[in-house]
Amino acid sequence: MEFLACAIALVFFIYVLVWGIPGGGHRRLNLPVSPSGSLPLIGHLHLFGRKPHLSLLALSNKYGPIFSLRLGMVPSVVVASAHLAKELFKTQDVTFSSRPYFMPGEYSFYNFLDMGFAPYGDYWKNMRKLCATELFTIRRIDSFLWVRTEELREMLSALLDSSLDCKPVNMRDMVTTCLFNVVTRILMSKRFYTFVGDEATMDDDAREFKSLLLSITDQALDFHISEFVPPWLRGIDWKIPRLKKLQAKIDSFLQKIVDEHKLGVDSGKEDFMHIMLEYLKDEPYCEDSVKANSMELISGGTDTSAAVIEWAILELLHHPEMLRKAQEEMDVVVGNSRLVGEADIAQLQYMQAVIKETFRLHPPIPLLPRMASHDCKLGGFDVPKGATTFLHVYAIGRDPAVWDEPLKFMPERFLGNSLDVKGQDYELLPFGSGRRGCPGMILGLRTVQLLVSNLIHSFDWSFAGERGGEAFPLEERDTAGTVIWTKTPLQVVATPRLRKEVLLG
Ligand code: HEM
Repeated sequence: MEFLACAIALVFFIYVLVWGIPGGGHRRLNLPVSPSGSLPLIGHLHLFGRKPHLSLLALSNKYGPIFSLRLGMVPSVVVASAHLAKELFKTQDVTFSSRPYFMPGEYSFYNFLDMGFAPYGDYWKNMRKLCATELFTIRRIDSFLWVRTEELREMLSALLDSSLDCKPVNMRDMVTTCLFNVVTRILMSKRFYTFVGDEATMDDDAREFKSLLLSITDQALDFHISEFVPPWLRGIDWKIPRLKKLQAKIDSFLQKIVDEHKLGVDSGKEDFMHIMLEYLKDEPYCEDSVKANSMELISGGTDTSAAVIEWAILELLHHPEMLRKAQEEMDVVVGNSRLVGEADIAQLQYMQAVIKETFRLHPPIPLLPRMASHDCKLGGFDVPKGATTFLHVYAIGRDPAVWDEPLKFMPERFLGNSLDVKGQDYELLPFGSGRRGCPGMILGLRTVQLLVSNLIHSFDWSFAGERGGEAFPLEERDTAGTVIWTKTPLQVVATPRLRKEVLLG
């Protein structure tokens, strides 16, 4: 505590010495309006609360679609309109193609070798080329259809087991297990979870890996003072040693898997790790890059998809007439003698509308952080070099100027028009857009569509517990600005709609 007080006092002293009195900078710039209440040293950080996207939504309702904040010592701009999103991601895409400093990027992700927080430059461009030409091509994604189908069947079989004695199922655990297996099999030909009956189990090695990944995520979500001070002051962050220790543990785990791949264990399997090792083999950063991006692909490919699937099922349970409509569509298009396949999705217009509507109201990542690489203008205002820009995807999805009855779950709004989530329609950006948009979008979307449609085609659902729907309100869990989960994991009871032989294949 004493150390913390000294550190803060020291930072403040240096800040005043170098930057002058807080709030006194950038006087000549035409910055967007700034909310009152900026405090010395921490600026507007205290306004963030436990759900930063909601605090910033409230501020944008008050101050308009663009406003500036000071986060610690970092100037920041929040953008919350489709019109400005287009300017940010299309007209000025290159200017805003870097990310703000993210401390775990330095200490957990091999000094910014992960794609997500790598600065815009040659390294990042090389990695995105690898994604576009090797990892996320349609051919490659198609080639892993068998993995998605196998894992789907495993999950449906576990759900069938639970349904036999009406046992409640934790939907979040079930879906996360399935997605984790899909991603780790595609990435490194490893299957960490096995279902025994309706329970997911894992061996000790797998348990250690999962708990290390969770610790990394927890650390990433934590507050890091180094993200709110000038670069030369970052060393004061007292969390650095803890992150370094954690990183050493996860490194030895990942290195083992990399070594196995290099020795040709599992050879013949064209998983992402093999492809990355081959593509980067002449680069000095090859193995570190493979390890950093493996961690990122696992977390990027699991939680985002799991969160949106859970929200979709929760919304449908709150709107049973919509659940029935989606099931009827599947009965007509697919029938009841087989599962829904990826090839059916194009014909399932209502189901697609349900998923788009879920992405609109519950985008898994509500705030997209970018950084201005030079002084520029946005919406006619000045944005200084180095300023963090947050695109408020969540606020845009609920903007009454764009959407009729924005808070109502209405999949019908997507029927009969071409509005989509793929980054071309700036009012709906769950995957971001532009150079820095999500490279895993097609894989993520296909997996979400496959899982949601099969969950509702294969089973009828009801809330577990005597209080029915009351027990699971449409509320969000506290978040540090990353993935938005439902407040409590959804507990449901499944009743099969399809015959056992169809579900088990
Ligand atoms: C429903 C599923 C998913 C959602 C909603 C989602 C959403 C996003 C968003 C919003 C971004 C930031 C985009 C921006 O700044 O414009 C992003 C970046 C990223 N996503 Fe996804 N994602 C999903 C699935 C996946 C999957 C399956 C993978 C890979 C296995 C993946 C890998 C990544 C990576 C590596 C980045 C960083 C890209 C960069 O900064 O260059 N995502 N994702």
